[in-house]
Amino acid sequence: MLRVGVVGCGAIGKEHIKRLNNKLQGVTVVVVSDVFEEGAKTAAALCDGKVYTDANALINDAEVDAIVCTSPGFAHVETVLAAIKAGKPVFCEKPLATTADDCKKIVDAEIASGKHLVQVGFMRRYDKGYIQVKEALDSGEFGAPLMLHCTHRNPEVGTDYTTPMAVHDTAIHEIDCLHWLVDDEYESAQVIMPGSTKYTHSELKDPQIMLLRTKKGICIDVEVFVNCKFGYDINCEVVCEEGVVKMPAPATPIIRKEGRLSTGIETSWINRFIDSYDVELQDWVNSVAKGEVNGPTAWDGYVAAVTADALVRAQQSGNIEAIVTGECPKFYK
Ligand SMILES: NC(=O)c1ccc[n+]([C@@H]2O[C@H](COP(=O)([O-])OP(=O)(O)OC[C@H]3O[C@@H](n4cnc5c(N)ncnc54)[C@H](O)[C@@H]3O)[C@@H](O)[C@H]2O)c1
Ligand SMILES: O[C@H]1[C@H](O)[C@@H](O)[C@H](O)[C@@H](O)[C@H]1O
Repeated sequence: MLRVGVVGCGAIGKEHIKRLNNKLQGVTVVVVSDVFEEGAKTAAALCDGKVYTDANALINDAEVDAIVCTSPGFAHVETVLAAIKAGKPVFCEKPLATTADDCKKIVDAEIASGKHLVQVGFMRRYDKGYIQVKEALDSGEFGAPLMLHCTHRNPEVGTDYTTPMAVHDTAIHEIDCLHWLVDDEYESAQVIMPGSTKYTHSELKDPQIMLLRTKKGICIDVEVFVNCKFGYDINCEVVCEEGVVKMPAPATPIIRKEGRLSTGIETSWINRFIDSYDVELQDWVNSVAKGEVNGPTAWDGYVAAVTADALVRAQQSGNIEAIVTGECPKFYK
């Protein structure tokens, strides 16, 4: 039985504690920590776990075999580096860190440790819809992918959410999964800002159109609209030489009522990707037992952060910005 300590007991921390303890096999949460003690206590009640306010105490607790890091992005680097230092596997929610420099520190520390310890929570690689699109593209039946049209819409975000967060908190999911989907690397980034919705504030331009070009010349557009009001709406359509492959949305009943034909749209990430989180974390638990990392690595987290940095520069400059990640180290191949 893998004994896990969870650092950060907010929205997704509590969701992961419940799935690790009640749904998944071969794992139990024994300790939780949060800088906010009351939050940690509430989460501990979900798993009958021990409580810390100091993440380092949790990481170095002899009863903890592995760590799940679900604190805010800015706090990830410290926890992940401490877990590597303790020689313990760590599943870190996205983003791995909020800057490429911090991600590089993690990559360097993991390589120096000689052990594969870090997995990043890019759960879309485990999503049934994205996997179906990938299988279709990999079959070769549709020819080469030429363009991707994507949307990432949230119903609303908090008032502390700012323009760069549209990249490193939200579009980071597309940044990771789209180049994986088409098996290519990014070359450049650009951001176009339409007029903003009345539902935003002075520190957040919303919506934004993010453009990515890959080394093979595939052009990707991602509409990020985090106060769209109507739902949690994730779409991805790949235009190929010989057809178009569109990701299916999870099915909901089709209703005929009062002269209207309608179907539901998810309103929260919790439900939209609920199965992906289950599959992702079960795969992590299984691979940790074998001393492996099966899912997205620290290098994937670093590549995403370099791309995110280029998009943030593009938000500010209005120009096309280069994306340069360098060669993937042998350790991750
Ligand atoms: N994969 C996904 O779809 C997905 C969905 C939601 C959130 N996330 C990611 O999960 C992380 C947490 O997001 P959330 O929505 O649960 O945030 P949240 O604000 O609800 O929770 C964060 C918690 O961490 C605590 N905290 C802050 N600093 C800490 C520190 N240094 N050590 C320990 N705890 C600390 C806060 O008190 C809070 O309880 C973020 O990185 C976010 O991007 C991923
Ligand atoms: O924009 C949100 C994304 O749609 C979710 O999937 C989470 O990653 C959340 O943290 C982001 O704020």
